[in-house]
Amino acid sequence: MMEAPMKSAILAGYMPGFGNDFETEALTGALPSGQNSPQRCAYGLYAEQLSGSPFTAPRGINERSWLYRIRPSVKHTGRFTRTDIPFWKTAPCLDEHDLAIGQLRWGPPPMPNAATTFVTGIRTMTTAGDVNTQTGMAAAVFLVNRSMEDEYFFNADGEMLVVPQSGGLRFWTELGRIDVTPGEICIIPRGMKFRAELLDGPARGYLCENYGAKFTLPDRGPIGANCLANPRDFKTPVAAFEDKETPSELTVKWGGKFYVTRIGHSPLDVVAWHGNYAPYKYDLRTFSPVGAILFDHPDPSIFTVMTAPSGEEGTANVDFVIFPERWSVAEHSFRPPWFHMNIMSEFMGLIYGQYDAKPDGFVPGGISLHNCMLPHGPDATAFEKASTVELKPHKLTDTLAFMFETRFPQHLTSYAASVETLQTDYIDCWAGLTKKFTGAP
Ligand SMILES: O=C(O)Cc1cc(O)ccc1O
Ligand SMILES: [Fe+2]
Repeated sequence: MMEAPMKSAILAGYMPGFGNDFETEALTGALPSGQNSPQRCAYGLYAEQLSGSPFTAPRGINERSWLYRIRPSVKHTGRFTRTDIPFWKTAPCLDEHDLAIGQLRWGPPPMPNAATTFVTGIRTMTTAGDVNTQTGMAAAVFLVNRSMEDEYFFNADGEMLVVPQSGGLRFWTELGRIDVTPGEICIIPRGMKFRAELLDGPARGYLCENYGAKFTLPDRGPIGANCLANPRDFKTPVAAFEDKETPSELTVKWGGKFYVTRIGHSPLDVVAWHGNYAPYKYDLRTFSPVGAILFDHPDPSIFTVMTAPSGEEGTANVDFVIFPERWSVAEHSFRPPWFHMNIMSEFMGLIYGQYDAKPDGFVPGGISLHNCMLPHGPDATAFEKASTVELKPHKLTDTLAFMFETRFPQHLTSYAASVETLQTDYIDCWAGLTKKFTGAP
C-alpha cells in the first residue's frame, strides 16, 4: 500500500520566527555577503535601507532591512498629487457625527456595489489618538471585490494588522508574497509597498492601523518559555520580485491624506533582502491558550497575541487579543466574561462561530464597540444560561473572536454612525437582566 506523503511542518515560501534577522534571495548571489553596501551590487541592483525604528533605538527594538532592488525607491515616486480615498479616516477624526455615546454593535457592513480594492474598500469605523504624535490606532473593515492591478500602495502612517473574515487575500509585498485567509492574520509594516489580490471571490475582514510602536509579543512572565503565540508560528515571506515595465500608480497614505504618483514599472522589485523589518503572517489557530483550570474567569489579557506598547508600562497603545477554541472547566464559577467597565476601549470582531458572552446578534463579520468606561458584559440569555448550567468540562468549538483594545477612546466615523447595519436595539440585549435581590441570602 502506498503511504500517504509526509506533511512537513515547514511552510514553503516562508521563514519562521518573530523579529529574526532574516536573509533571502530570489536570485543566487543577489545578497552581498558580509556587508550591506558593496561598491557595486550583483546583477546591477541598488542597495537601499528601510528603517522601521530610529537608528539609535535600543537593540531589542531596532528594526531595519537592507533591500537589493532593480531601482531605488526614489525612482518609484515621480511628483505626487493629492487623491481621495473617501472612507479611510485617520485620527484625530472627531465630531464627524452626533450619535450619543453608548454600547454599539453592527452587523456585517454591506459589500459596496462599486468596484473596491483593498485600498478603496477600507471603511474606517473608529479612530483613536493622533497620527501626528504617533499614538493610537484606527479600526476599519475592508470590503474588497477587485484585485489591485498595476496599482501599488504604502502606508506611512502606521503598520497594518489585517484580519480576514471571509475570502482570502494575496499580498504581493516588496519583500515577498503573503497569502492570508480567515483564521490567519498578517502585518504589513509602515512604508512597505504592496498590492493585494483576491484569492477566492470577494474578501472582507478587519484592519487595525497602528500609529504607535510596532506590535510585539507580550512577555509571558510565570507562564515561561512556551504557549500563547509561539515565535516559530510567525511566517515571513522569502524574497520574490516583479520585473515589470507597465504604467502603474503608487498611492501613499501620509498624515491621514492620500497622494498618488504615476510610474512606468512595478515598485515590487526587491530581488534579495536581509534584516528584521518585514511583513509576516500568523495562524491564530496555532495560539496555545492558557487559562483558569480550577475556578473564576481571568482577565482577557491572557489571550493577547500581540501588543503594541505605548511607552507606559502595561498600558498598550493597542493589544490584539483573541478568543479562540478552548476548554471551559472552571468549577463553581460564572464562566463567560463578567459584567465590567474598563479604562481601555474595546473594538471586537467575530471571524467565525459564536462568542460566549453574546450568543445572538454578534455575528461573523459584525463589530461591537465598548468604549472607555461604558458598562457591558454578557447579554441576558448568556447570563441566565451560565448562572444555571451544570458545570461540566465544556469545549468551546468552532469559534474565533478578537479584540483591538486601546488606551485611547475610540471615536466613530460618520460611516460607522450611519451604516445601515448599526443595531440601534443593541442595548436591549441586557433588558432581561431583572432585579433578583430579595434581601434574603
Ligand atoms: O467585553 C468583552 O466581551 C471582552 C472581554 C472578555 C473577557 O473575557 C473579559 C473582559 C472583556 O472585556
Ligand atoms: Fe469588555
